[in-house]
Amino acid sequence: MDETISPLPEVYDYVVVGAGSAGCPLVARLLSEPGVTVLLVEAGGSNDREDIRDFTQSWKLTQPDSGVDWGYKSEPQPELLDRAQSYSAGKVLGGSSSINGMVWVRGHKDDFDGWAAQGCTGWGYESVLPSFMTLETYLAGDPAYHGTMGPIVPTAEFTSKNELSKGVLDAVMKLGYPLNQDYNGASPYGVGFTQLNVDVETGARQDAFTKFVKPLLSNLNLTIKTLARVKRITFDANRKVDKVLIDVNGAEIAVRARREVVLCTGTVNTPQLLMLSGIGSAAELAMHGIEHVADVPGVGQNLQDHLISVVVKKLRMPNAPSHITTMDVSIFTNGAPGAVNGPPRFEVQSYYMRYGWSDYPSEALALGCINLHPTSRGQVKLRSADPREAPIIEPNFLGTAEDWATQLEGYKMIRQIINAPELLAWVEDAEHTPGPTVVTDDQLKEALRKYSEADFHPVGTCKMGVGPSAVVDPELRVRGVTGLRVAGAAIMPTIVSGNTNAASMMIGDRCARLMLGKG
Ligand SMILES: Cc1cc2nc3c(=O)[nH]c(=O)nc-3n(C[C@H](O)[C@H](O)[C@H](O)COP(=O)(O)OP(=O)(O)OC[C@H]3O[C@@H](n4cnc5c(N)ncnc54)[C@H](O)[C@@H]3O)c2cc1C
Repeated sequence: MDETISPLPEVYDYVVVGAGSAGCPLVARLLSEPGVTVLLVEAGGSNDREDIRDFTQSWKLTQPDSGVDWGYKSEPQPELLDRAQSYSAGKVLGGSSSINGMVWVRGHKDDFDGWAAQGCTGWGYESVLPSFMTLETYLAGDPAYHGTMGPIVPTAEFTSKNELSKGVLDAVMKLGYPLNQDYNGASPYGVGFTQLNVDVETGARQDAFTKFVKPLLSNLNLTIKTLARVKRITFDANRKVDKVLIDVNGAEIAVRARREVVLCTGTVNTPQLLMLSGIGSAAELAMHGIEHVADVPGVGQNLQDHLISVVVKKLRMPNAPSHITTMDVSIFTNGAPGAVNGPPRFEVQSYYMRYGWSDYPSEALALGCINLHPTSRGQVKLRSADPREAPIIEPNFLGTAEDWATQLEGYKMIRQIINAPELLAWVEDAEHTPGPTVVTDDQLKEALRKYSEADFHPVGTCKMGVGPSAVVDPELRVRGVTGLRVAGAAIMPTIVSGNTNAASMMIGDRCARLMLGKG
């Protein structure tokens, strides 16, 4: 891997920008084609660090001085007491998969069928399932849904082995939620131990770089350039990609792709890079003095994200030191335990909190509820034409009455669960957060404003589709230009029913299949 400013060969078959969740499986599949040359460009550096490998240290990686996080903040959120939200994203080989919580969730079949119904032909569940299956090896599940040869080997081994998580699971089942031993199988509904993409033998994180690209480092057709930030793509008179301009320590390097360039640069950076390259709303680009190459007004629009709201109770006694996970138990539900129509509306995660943070106590149990399908839409806009300046991030959390109602419904549901007599062997009688004096809907809404946070699942700013608001077509080609595609969370037209890493990896794999004509 080249971390210097030594000259690079100028031309490759493919230039892939961003070595994250989507970029890495994409590169691995492109290289399976004999003779194909690939340059992978990454703004961050090596992910060979103890705090990245050891999954119990993942909380450190989003700290301001971690050196592996873009460290973005949203604009103050009016519905959340003007609190700006952390918009962490990995700036390191492996991208956000190197700093994330490693919860392995695909989503619901209907999420993808919904994409297809919106005109994204080739993205229904039947079409994306082969990519999900190639990503992973999961022998404990139904082979109709799981692969047996893929590099990601998810496991519930760590989450199922401690008394607290077993206690929470039992209590939730007694409340009527059915046991689901594999929420990534036929249906996500019910309660189960959380699957983590963590190596069962070593406890090592299974990030996208380590699992998909590292095994290919001896392949002479692969060149990796780290600590190299793409600042702009240029186009020729026919609006075909010409050069990829890369900033390496202040020096500019230009490279070219004989075939295509793919941006796998995440939900915040991809629209920024497109706009800096002249692709976006012509009016917005003009405001920043950027000449437009293609007027694609959808760039940066359609931002969707999950908001998580927590309730907390102190544990009756300190928990066993052997308890090393936080996100132990996951519930996918429509609210009522038995209702299982369509994609689930809520995901509930249980957290064991050994140490307190913010206003929360140590040795506590927290339940967090996510409205899986928010209707609010936000945006990412340019702050300036300087690539080094962070873009403006406006998630617009709780921007619709419907989202308020759903978040409130979910909050009441997790409050019922944490206060259920079935859990009283584990937790104290009195609720810590939001607390027993919070009773009315108005009080609960105040608590939601205070105790809700962005859950690091931004998607949708380079929406795939067929209408005028789409940024890429169903083959992930950027509208209005040729030779350029986008892959990753940014292309999701609507957010999936779960955490977004597995679906981002699937998009990377599927993009490469489409590029190679093997879709
Ligand atoms: C703190 C945190 C916790 C999370 N927890 C979970 C979880 O437990 N489970 C889950 O499923 N999902 C989780 N997610 C979400 C999930 O990790 C992301 O949705 C997913 O990784 C997005 O993949 P991506 O390929 O779109 O982008 P990324 O993986 O972020 O990759 C983008 C890459 O592009 C690089 N890049 C950006 N701009 C440039 C440029 N101009 N030039 C060169 N390189 C560039 C970045 O440095 C990065 O490496 C979490 C995310 C975060 C941040």
